Amino acid sequence: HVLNTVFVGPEKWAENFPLANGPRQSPINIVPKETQYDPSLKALKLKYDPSNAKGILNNGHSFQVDFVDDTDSSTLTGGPISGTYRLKQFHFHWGASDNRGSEHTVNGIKFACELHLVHWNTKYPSFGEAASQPDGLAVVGVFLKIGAANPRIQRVLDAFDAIKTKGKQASFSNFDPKTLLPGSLDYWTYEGSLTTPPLLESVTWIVLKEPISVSPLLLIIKNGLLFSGEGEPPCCMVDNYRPPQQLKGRQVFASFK
Ligand SMILES: C[C@]12CCc3c(ccc4cc(OS(N)(=O)=O)ccc34)[C@H]1CC[C@@H]2OS(N)(=O)=O
Ligand SMILES: [Zn+2]
Repeated sequence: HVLNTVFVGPEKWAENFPLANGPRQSPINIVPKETQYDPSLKALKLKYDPSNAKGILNNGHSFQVDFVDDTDSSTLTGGPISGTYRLKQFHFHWGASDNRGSEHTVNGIKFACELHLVHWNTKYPSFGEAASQPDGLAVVGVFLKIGAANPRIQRVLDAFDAIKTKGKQASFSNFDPKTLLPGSLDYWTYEGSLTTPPLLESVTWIVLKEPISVSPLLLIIKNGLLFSGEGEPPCCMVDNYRPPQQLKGRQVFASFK
């Protein structure tokens, strides 16, 4: 039920998910001039093992690439977090046209797409358990702007026709998400939440300042995915982003001057 009601409209989520109006909701609009440079923030350390990639799934509100997470072979350490967080999955959010699609915005600017790499804190026994703890998850957000083609993303896009409808999954192996990262790992960080139901307030957000590029081809391909299930009236999977939420007094920190 949760996933079916997900993109009926973010404004309606509060009816079923009271957290929607909570004190640390995501995404937010990032105003660089109002962020605070924190010299104590460490560099991000992302260590991924491509052999941990196991499958790609249309979950009805996006597509996600899932990773084997039973060892510390694909981890996030350093940055604003302490301890070791394991990569569980990555997914994207996008619009119906190039001028929208990202969840976080910078000075009110929307990017065409936003990649989320979801990690969970290994001080908890499992992903699901971590997801209900205030320091349970760390999501690295990467903006995508329309520009040169990105051959590394092509592999992900090529898998789309096998997962056109909600619930469909396909095997997806030997993929290194590090190839999707920009040259600079400068980031903004703040305490937030999942951006889809159940909107749990358990995410340390780490949003990279530098976007990566993706070709307009994504526009055509991504319109190939459907929110709807097989045999249902086809509904194009686009605009699967939540708009920015109120800061409610939170401070956004910058790892760079
Ligand atoms: C799978 C779960 C429900 C949905 C969910 C989860 C974790 C991270 C998520 C990231 C999302 O995207 S975003 N943009 O990064 O916030 C969207 C949904 C997420 C867990 C939380 C409880 C369920 O876990 S469970 N079944 O109990 O093991
Ligand atoms: Zn996301």
